[in-house]
Amino acid sequence: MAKVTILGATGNVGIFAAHTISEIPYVSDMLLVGRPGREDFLAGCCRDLSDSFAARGTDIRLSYSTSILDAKDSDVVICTAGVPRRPGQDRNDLAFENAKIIAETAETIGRSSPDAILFLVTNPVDVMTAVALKYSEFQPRQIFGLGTHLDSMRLKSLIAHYFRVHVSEVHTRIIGEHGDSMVPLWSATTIGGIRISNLPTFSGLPAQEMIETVRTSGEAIIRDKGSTVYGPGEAIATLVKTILGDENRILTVSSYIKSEIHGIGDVCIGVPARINRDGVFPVPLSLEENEVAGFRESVKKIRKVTADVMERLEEVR
Ligand SMILES: NC(=O)C1=CN([C@@H]2O[C@H](COP(=O)(O)OP(=O)(O)OC[C@H]3O[C@@H](n4cnc5c(N)ncnc54)[C@H](O)[C@@H]3O)[C@@H](O)[C@H]2O)C=CC1
Ligand SMILES: O=C([O-])CC(=O)C(=O)O
Repeated sequence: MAKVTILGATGNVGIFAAHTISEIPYVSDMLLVGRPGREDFLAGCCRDLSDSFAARGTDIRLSYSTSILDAKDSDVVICTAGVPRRPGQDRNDLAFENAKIIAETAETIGRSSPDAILFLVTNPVDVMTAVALKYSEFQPRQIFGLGTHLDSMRLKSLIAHYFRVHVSEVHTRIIGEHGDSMVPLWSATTIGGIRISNLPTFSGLPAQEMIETVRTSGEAIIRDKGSTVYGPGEAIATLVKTILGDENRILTVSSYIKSEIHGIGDVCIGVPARINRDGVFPVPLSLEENEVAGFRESVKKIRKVTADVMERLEEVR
């Protein structure tokens, strides 16, 4: 059985993730961490969630704290702490402000919970994954970000709708930045196990339109309802279940790559990775030429934002 801690639990994504994670059978303890001053809100969240556990028949020890140190002995620590973007902002606009939060958080988790797996949700998530890796001093396998998993799910849903098939029949991946430079892997997209390009209807597929919809999905939801919650919350639970269940699923998350993809590496970015109780292991793979070119561009962009943020962090710390 496992202890899961959620940092930023008073936020929209954090508290919904608490609910989705509570459905995972391996979770025995859940800790909600918020900032000092938010004790009443956290206590209220615990009472409300406990009622939902009672109604569902879930048996989890639930507690809250305003100290990250209480995350000790966690198997998985999920970080949703940080500012979200407002309409009109790019995720990268949040980079420095959130990097300061993540650097401090990762340092504390690195010291107090050395065996945990640290799962970043805070945006820009690829950059935050790199910051967390540096400041926690964890091994790369212990750190990952939500990356392009949610983008891949968004594309999967659009493809299933287009071909009028059940969503479980579609396998697809988007790699690269969780942001504008994301790269769809049509070469790795199958429907019912058949490569999508081998289907006669493929030629009519509005591929560009679909990718544009995925690219702008977060922005559109934020414009309409203030924040994205249900997609990320469910995606977070899938990943936590994959770890705790030692499932060895291959999901597309932000992870440190050495040179696994066409020799490209030394960056944290969305790639397919095998995920189990020991952590996250990027899968070496070869791509089509246009996909490699897109991935290189995405890596270049993330490297630049990451380097700028790291430099600014050095100046203030
Ligand atoms: N990677 C992904 O696919 C997704 C990432 N996100 C990101 O997750 C983060 C949280 O989003 P929401 O829950 O919608 O935001 P929110 O504003 O509802 O919650 C933010 C949480 O962070 C905490 N926080 C803010 N500043 C802090 C600080 N200085 N120190 C410690 N904690 C602090 C708040 O107390 C709150 O608990 C954002 O960065 C957002 O962009 C959100 C959805 C999907
Ligand atoms: O768009 C945002 O800022 C939140 C997010 O990352 C997403 O839902 O993809």
